[in-house]
Amino acid sequence: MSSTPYVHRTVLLAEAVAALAIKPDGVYVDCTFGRGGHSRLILSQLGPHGRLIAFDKDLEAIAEAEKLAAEDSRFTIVHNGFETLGQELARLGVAVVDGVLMDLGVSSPQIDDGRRGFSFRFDAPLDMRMDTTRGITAAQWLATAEEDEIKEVIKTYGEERFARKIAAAIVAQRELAPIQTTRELALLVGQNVRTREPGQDPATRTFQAIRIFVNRELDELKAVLPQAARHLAEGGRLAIISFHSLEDRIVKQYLRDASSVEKLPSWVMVRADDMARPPLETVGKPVRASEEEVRENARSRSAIMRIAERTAAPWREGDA
Ligand SMILES: C[S@@+](CC[C@H](N)C(=O)[O-])C[C@H]1O[C@@H](n2cnc3c(N)ncnc32)[C@H](O)[C@@H]1O
Repeated sequence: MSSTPYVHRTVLLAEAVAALAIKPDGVYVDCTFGRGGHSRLILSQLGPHGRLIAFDKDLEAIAEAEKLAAEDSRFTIVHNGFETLGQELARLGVAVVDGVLMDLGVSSPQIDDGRRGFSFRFDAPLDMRMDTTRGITAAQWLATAEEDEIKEVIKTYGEERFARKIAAAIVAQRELAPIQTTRELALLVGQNVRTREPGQDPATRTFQAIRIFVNRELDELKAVLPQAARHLAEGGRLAIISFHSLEDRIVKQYLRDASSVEKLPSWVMVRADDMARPPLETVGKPVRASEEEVRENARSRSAIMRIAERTAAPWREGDA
């Protein structure tokens, strides 16, 4: 049961937990608890001495997780951004873990609860923070940011062709009155996006961009990846589910860098064991949702999961 009426349908549930290759006595981290779909399946595969540590920034996710923690002593919830992974593991006295899962982005309850201000489908205060206890809201940012910064955010994180026009309209509008609601922003964007993509609201890209910016989603992803790799035990698994190309590009590039040997000019003769060994090895091909899952849960259509395993190479400062 959830603390709100909104439900999250877990994406790639069996696939992600299988990717972690759970050892009954292992220690695992779920960086994105949400409503606990992945966490519950991990706990069901752990024995009495296993342990699961989960993170979330969202107070409703935390309330749900606290109920689970009260019932199951193997489970610990941390109300913090996952970019604090290393620091939180140190606080909990955990040096190495056997697997780390990330199911990125927003949960369905965050989008479906109109009051959170994530969606142009509802009229609500323009908030968009996953963590409503800190940071600035989308409305506060739009009220003060330079036009150029607004344009860059919408262009980069929304891949929106009309970013310049939208940013200019936002700045012109706020001279008259601050933009305070999702509806006000959606209307303004709609008036400034000329070509419409079939089946997509003209505000989709701008809302995605502002959400990514307000929650520092890509910066936090870049910050957590090396911490996760560093804390994995030999043979430990990393499984990351992304929902858009900007996230997946960061994950793909990180895994490529962390799993390739140092490049030496081809004429240099070296013994294999002289070569610097990479800390990670990718496992299999990227995993996508089955047709059946996509039919039942449209959100899974864009999901892509990448998996990696920690090698026996000792972690060296400067490793990816
Ligand atoms: C897609 S949902 C996860 C759903 C979960 N796997 C489930 O099955 O219920 C993503 C969750 O991660 C949280 N989240 C996103 N970025 C985060 C970050 N940097 N640190 C902590 N939590 C984050 C969001 O608040 C949201 O609850």
